Amino acid sequence: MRILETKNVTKAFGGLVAVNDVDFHIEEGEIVSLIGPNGAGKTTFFNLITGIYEPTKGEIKFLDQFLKKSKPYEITKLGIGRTFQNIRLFSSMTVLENVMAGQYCRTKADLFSAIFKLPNARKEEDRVMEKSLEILDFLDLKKIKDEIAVSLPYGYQRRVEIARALATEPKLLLLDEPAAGMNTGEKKEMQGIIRKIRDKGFTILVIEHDMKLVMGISDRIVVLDYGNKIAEGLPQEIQHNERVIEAYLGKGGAA
Ligand SMILES: Nc1ncnc2c1ncn2[C@@H]1O[C@H](COP(=O)(O)OP(=O)(O)OP(=O)(O)O)[C@@H](O)[C@H]1O
Repeated sequence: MRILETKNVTKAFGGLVAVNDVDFHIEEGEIVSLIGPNGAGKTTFFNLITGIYEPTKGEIKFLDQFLKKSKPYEITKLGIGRTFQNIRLFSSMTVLENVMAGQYCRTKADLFSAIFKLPNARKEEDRVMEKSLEILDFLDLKKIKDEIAVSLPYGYQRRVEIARALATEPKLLLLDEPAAGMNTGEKKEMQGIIRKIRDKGFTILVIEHDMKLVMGISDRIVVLDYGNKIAEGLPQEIQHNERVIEAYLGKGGAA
């Protein structure tokens, strides 16, 4: 089943076209990586999918719904969860509270019931806690559930952010540079985590610069350069694609 599809999606910032006429799709259960040199338009593409930006042109279809003028919180509720390139955890909250915050978009109790802790709200609070603990256990974070999230080492913070995104119960999970700033061992661990999440039935779109990680996890790779989609294919096809190699080498990077 096709989870997400974009047609001719374009985003211009004044005269700069950050994303240009991009056709893209992801099927249920896939891990797709979105790669490209710095400034290629990858994060802008995520921001279009998650309603942070509205496309200048083109359309985005999530399941059977066109995302037109949808707000980020509405898109989270529809089933797209994400992490950010620069980690954005709630600074005064524990690991558990951060993850519980992700679950609240799935709760039904009204503010009155929540404030006065009426039985329906209390029941829901218990359910939120239980579900959050389950996610922490799944990502091996339960033992640090009471730590203040932002005081943790970087690798753990990234994992907590993923846990919070999973708590929104996404049908599509977007990970923006999940291994940025990590050492080789942590990157390997992250590779295992991403695979484990997919094996649980999630569909994942990843932006990542680390080619070893990209090659190790992706079913398919889509490449952007100056906002244009320049290639799409299996990891081994992309690795040998001349346009891709040129895009990276031309900018001093390495494919
Ligand atoms: N809000 C904005 N206003 C103006 N220009 C922007 C804005 N956001 C992004 N851009 C520009 O759009 C282009 C694409 O940026 P984007 O951050 O999407 O690239 P990227 O592929 O994610 O890069 P990186 O790998 O370095 O994170 C860049 O030239 C960037 O400077």
